[in-house]
Parts: sequence; structure tokens; C-alpha cells
Amino acid sequence: MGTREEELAHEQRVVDDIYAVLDATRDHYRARQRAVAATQPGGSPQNRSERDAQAAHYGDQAHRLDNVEDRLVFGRLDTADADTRYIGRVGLSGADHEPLLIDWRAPAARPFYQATALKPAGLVRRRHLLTRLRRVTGIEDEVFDVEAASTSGLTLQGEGALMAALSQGRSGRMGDIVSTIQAEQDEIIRADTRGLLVVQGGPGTGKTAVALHRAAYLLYAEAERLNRSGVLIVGPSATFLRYIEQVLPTLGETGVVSTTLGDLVPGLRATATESPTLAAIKGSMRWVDILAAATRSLERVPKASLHFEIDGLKLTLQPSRIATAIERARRDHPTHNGARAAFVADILTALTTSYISAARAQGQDLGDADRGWVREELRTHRDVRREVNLCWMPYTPENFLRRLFARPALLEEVAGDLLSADERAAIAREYSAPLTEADIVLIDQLSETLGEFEDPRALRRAELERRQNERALTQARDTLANAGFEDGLTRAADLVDRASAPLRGNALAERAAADRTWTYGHIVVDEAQELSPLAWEALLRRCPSRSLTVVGDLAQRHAPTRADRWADLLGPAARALRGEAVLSVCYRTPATIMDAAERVARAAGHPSPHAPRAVRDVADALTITTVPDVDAAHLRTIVEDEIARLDARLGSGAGTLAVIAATDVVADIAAATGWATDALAGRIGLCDARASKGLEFDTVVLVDPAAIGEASPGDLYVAMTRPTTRLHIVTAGRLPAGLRD
Ligand SMILES: Nc1ncnc2c1ncn2[C@@H]1O[C@H](COP(=O)(O)OP(=O)(O)OP(=O)(O)O)[C@@H](O)[C@H]1O
Repeated sequence: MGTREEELAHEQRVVDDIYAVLDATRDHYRARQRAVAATQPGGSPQNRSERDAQAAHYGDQAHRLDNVEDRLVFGRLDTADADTRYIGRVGLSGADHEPLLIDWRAPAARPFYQATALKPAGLVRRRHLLTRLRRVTGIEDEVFDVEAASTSGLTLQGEGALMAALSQGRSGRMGDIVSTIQAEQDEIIRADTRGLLVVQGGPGTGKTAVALHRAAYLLYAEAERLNRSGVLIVGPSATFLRYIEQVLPTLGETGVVSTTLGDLVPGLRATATESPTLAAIKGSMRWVDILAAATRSLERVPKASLHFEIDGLKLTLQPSRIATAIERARRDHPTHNGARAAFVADILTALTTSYISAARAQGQDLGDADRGWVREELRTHRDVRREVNLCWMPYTPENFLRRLFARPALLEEVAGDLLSADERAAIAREYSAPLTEADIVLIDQLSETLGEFEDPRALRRAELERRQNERALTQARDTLANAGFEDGLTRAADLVDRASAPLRGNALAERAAADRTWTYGHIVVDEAQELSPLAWEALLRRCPSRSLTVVGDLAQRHAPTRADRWADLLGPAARALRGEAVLSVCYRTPATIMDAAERVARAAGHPSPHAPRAVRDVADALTITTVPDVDAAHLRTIVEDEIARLDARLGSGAGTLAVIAATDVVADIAAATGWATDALAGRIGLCDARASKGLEFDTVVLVDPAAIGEASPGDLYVAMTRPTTRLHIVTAGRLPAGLRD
């Protein structure tokens, strides 16, 4: 081994070579993109759209490589048999196809994350390469020597690189951890995908990071399956999704749909919140039956015969004939709206027959040849339409749910024996009330029995579009087979996917996100402790393969009732549960703050199931300030003081601070101080504990924690564990138990 300078110079040469290959590969894609775009594929719009699809595909590939530019190479492994491998964000090969850089997800990269002194996995050395732009700025070596290995204490991989990453200021956007993934995290990232895996981890143990890296890993390891079906990531809030949106692209992956439960149904959005009690009532599995019954209530057999007078003819429709039509329509079509056309057709057949025999009885000469116009006349007749609607009312799922909640008598009729009077009273509200997350999940469930409702013209348009798409697909396939563009770097399927989808961003993700009935190959759920049984049902519908990674923390649950076991929280998804893993180390929160949060949680009777061990502590991590009044003036002074500390530690303008307060005072504080109520909007953000879920900040100013804890011990635990460096508690004297001394 040479001197440090020599080693650095050597690694710089290797890294330069790898970047040269990255550049060349990217140039190759761009050249292909230009070549395709310059071809003249005949005049038809379809040909043009295929050409554009191919060009866009090459553009995507090049863009994918743009995204991995930063810290492209971060590791090196030296094996006992004198082999050397470099580990990085993507796999790259030299001119003779020899591997230059191994994708972090490849099996050959695994020892980088798993090797320990006791189990070196064939390695003699693991090296972390620290880089800035394209320069190697440092190296950190772990030399494996089984003789000297000790079994005691916490072992961290690449401790120097890890600690350097953890002590950096926060930008309000999560970064990837690909160069410092720890062994217990790696186990989960690469775990088997069959069934549902729950990952329980205290605050800051890397659950979100692990979930995202697992998504990237699966897109690589099960590319064939997942590139066609996609991966869905479910997070707690739109702010959280913004917080994590950069992680997968920096790992070279974009084909992932991320959503909150409030955005699960395309075209609708939850804008209101409600109490955990009400959310729990609305999230019960009882709604599966209630909504099925409610849907059936829209299909009514009249008590007496229906009489029509049309063109001077008296027509009658017996209740039994209507009942038969309802039965037949139900039998052949799974949803109410979907079955309506069949019901109407059947009724029109019955009425047409009745019309023709009434006309004949009057001596008119009508036969089978006349059935067409008679039917059409009946279809458009006002009285017929009215009666048909009364028997089979079409509704959008949203409007029907609104109606159900705005009409106590209707709710009692369909749910009287499944919901108590108190529960029904709690649900009742105005028709136009804004929707909550639980409402969206109910609408999603209702869509299953009620079905999509579209007017016939829209349906005809959709059918036309479908046929056109099908034609485009076939042509794309043929063109591909004949064109010379297909090579080892392009998969036909990708191009076909592109050709059949709206051509912007990642085709598959866009198509999936717009389709309520899309089924995904894998689903990742973050903050999973918050989901209701009905929400699990909605996710299971989207994942027939039952391949799910579910991460969360029982101790961070918003609902004030304690939950001790994941199996109790997963509702219908518990049946798919195949394994539980635990993350035990907190990377975010300093030990002093973590201890205080645990004390408060224990005192409230909500201890965490596996209190994590914090890997770091910092001086002066926790301050409690008592003020006569928690008013804007005091808060401003404290925040200014904390911002000055951040400037001193990280440099002017760097780092982030959140003011976290009880939900009902956030608006007042915002009005008095002018702070943005978006936790990620700028350097200072103001939010309640729930909105801070999953996020982290350098500094947190926590306002009146007792008030937060009284409403929800889980929320207070969340709020206390957000900072990476400092927690400043502000109180007018009242403190939650566990903090008083
Ligand atoms: N192996 C690692 N290397 C570097 N940083 C890490 C590692 N694991 C976690 N971190 C960092 O620790 C912080 C906490 O991670 P993350 O947000 O994923 O934790 P979490 O368990 O989801 O937290 P919470 O439940 O409190 O929201 C993040 O800044 C993350 O980047």
C-alpha cells in the first residue's frame, strides 16, 4: 500500500476512468436520441408518435445517467483472492465488457454492506471513497482482521463516512444513503419480496431511507416484473412526498408512483382533517358490507306495477319483470354503474314487446322489423327514463358518499345494524363538506361496488381511444422488430410502454397514477401505523401479488389508543404478513433528546416497543425555556437566537428549523409571526406534530409540548424526535411528565 497521497491519486485515476465511461454511455444515448428524432417515419401521426416514443426512451436513459452523476463511485472492495471491485450507483462496463463499476444492488456489492470483522465475507478490506463533484477528497479503510475482531459494542460500517453524513446540515430534502447503508438496513433492503414485511423502527432509524432503497433495489433485482407493473409508495402527507422525491432519481430510478391515501382516487383530493375517533369509525371493515348494501339500495323493485301511456298505448311493467332484470344485470356485471346499461336494455326489451303487442291489439300492423324504432322511442321517452332511473339510479362514488353522510335516514336504512346511532350521528354532515383522507378511502371502496360513472358520450370516447392505442401498440411492436435501433441497452417492452402512454416523464408511472384500478407489483407503505383496516383493504386491492414492504413505528401512532402489535394494526393485510424486522439504531436524533422523548413516552404509558440506540450525541442538544406567555414576541426571539446558532454552526443561511405547535394554535402563530405553515417552504417552517411526521430538521422549537401530548402521546413523540441537533422547548410553565425534572 502506498502513502495516502499515492492512494488518493490512484483512486482519482480509477474514478476519472469510470466517469469517462459514464460520459461516453450518456453520449451514446443522446446520439441515438438525435438519430431517431431525425428520421422521417412517413406522415401518419402514429408513425410520428412511435418515433417520438423511441427518442424519448433514449432521452430517459441519458437522463437516468445525469441523475447518478453525484457520488457515482463510493466504495471499493478488496477480496482475499486479490480481486478489486468498485461499487457505485449504477453498473458500468469498459470497452471489453469488463465490469468497471458494480451497481450497489448487485449481489457482488453485498459484502460492502454486510462484511464485518467477524464475518468478513471474503474481504480483506472495505474502502469508502469520499468525493466532491468528480474529485476524490478522502478515503476511509476498514481492514478485516478476524483475530482482532471484538464481539462487543455497536458495529457501524464505514463509521467515519456515516458520521460525516449524519452531522451535515439539513436542506429540507432527503438524500440517499447508498454509500453508508448499515448491515441491519441492508438485510431489509434485500429481503425476499413474497408477502408483507413489516419493519418496526423507532424515530430516525432509517425506515424511510430503507423503504426507498428497497424500492430501488427491487426495481433492479426484479426488473422484469416491476418495470411493467410498477411500485407504489404510500406516504403520510404531500409535504413528506416532496421531502423524499429526490431520493429515487439519485439512485437512477423514476418509475415509481408516490401517493398519500388522500390522493388515492384520481381526480379527488382530501383537504380536511378529522379526529382519530371519527377516522377510526370511517376506517372500519364494516364499511365493506355497508357500502355493498348501500349500492344495492340504489337498485329498487317498485312495490306496484309501472304503467306508461305512450302513443296512446297502455304499457305495463310488473315488479317481477323488473326484479328479473335487476337480477340478470347484477349477475353479469360486478358494479352498479357498469350493470346499468344491461338493466336498461332488458327493461327496454320488455317494454318493446309490450308496446308491439298493445299496438297489434289495436289493429296496428307492427312486427319484428319495427322493434328498432320502437325501442329507440321508448329509450328517449321522459316517463320511461324517469322510472328506469328510480329503479336503477346512477351515481358517482363521490356524490353517493356525500348523499349517504348528508341523509341520516338513508344511512340508518343501509347501516342501521352495523353502525350505532352515536357512530351515525358522528358521521353526519353537510353534502358539500370537504373530503377527508378516510372519505377518500371510503370512496375508493365504494367505487368497487358502484363502479365508475361516466356519461355514455365519455364512454364512447374512451372506447375509441382504447382502440387507437391498441393499434399504435401493434404498430410499435412491428416497427421495433424491423428497426435497427434495438440493442443490448434497449428493451422492446420499454419502447412499447412508451408508445402506448402519454409521453411525458415516466410513462408507466403516469399511466398507473391516473388509473384507480392499476395493480402494482410491489407496494411500500411508510408511517404504516396510521392506516385504517379499510385503507389496508384499498392497498391490497392494488397489489394482488401481496408483495408489500411496510415501515412504521407503533410508538408514533397519532391515535391516542396504544397498539402493541403490528398484526393488530394491519387489518385485512395481516393475513399477508410474512415477517417482522426491527431497526434498532437511531441515526438522526442526538442521544440526549432521544432519552428525553423516551422518558416522556414512558410516563404517558406509551413506551416504544424497541427504544432505538442513538449513534451520536451533541453538546447542548436540549434546552427548555419558560416564558410568562408563549406569544409571538417570545417565539420570535427564541427562533432568531436558534437561527443565529445554525448560522454559526453550518454557515450563514444553511440548515433548517421547524417550529412545532399544537394543531389549534398553528394558524394564530402563523398570523402573528408570518412564518410559512409549510414545513419545507424555507429555512423556517411552522407546523403541527402530524405535519412533521417523517420529516427532520437541524433544530426544532417545540411550543407547549404538554398540549400536544395530551391530545396524542404519539404526536409528541414524533415532534420531539425530529431534530438532528437541537430541541428547544418553549413553555409557559406546564411540562409533560418525564420532562419536569
Ligand atoms: N445508513 C445510513 N447512512 C446515513 N444516513 C442514514 C442512514 N440511515 C439513516 N440515515 C439518516 O437518518 C435520518 C433518519 O432516517 P429516516 O427518516 O429514514 O428515519 P425514519 O426511521 O423513517 O424516521 P421517523 O420514523 O422518525 O420519521 C435521515 O437523515 C437518514 O438519511
